Amino acid sequence: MYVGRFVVVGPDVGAYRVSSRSFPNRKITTRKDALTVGPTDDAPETDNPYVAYNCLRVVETPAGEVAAFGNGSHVDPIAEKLERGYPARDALATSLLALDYEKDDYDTPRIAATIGTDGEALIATVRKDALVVETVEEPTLVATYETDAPESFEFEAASAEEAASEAYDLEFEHAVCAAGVARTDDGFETAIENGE
Ligand SMILES: NC(=O)c1ncn([C@@H]2O[C@H](COP(=O)(O)O)[C@@H](O)[C@H]2O)c1NC=O
Repeated sequence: MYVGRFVVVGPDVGAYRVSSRSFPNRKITTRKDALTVGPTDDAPETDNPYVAYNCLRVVETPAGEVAAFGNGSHVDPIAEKLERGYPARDALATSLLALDYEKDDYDTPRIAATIGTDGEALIATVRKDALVVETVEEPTLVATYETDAPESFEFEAASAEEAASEAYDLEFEHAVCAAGVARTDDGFETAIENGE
């Protein structure tokens, strides 16, 4: 099954995977305080505005560190609002509503998740027909296609590295790359899986 991009979160570990039929020549790199999805050296040029972006940021907020991740440019305003003290629910809802679903051929939804130092985790999506922001108590997945509402999902990873590789290895078609994040006693750790 092809579900496109997806996030899994809950509640101490999370992952974001890029699956792509149209733009497979991409990888995740670490840039400053963010993990960034971008083209590989051999990728054809594109003017599609939705295929290169910061997919994961860990930010310092008045309530401690929070990790925010998702499938597009909304990750930046979510992170910036968290830094300024917005509750995660409000940072997700306002950023997703402001940018809305992607104006491409598929009306691709924007998806995102946050993990807080206090153990609070949220998952969110904005589609053409809905804005959904939920707190999660167990691993939960939302994808751009097919599973486009948050669903409980079996996800065993206990570290960032395990989360990136488990997400990358899931059976959903056209895996390209994945990022993992986990809350530890020393703050958040992140990991990248770019495949072969
Ligand atoms: N975030 C991404 O990595 C990403 N990759 C592709 N898209 C959008 O989704 C459309 C479909 O892509 P695909 O056929 O690879 O699933 C693309 O034309 C593009 O507008 C993306 N936008 C949202 O998921």
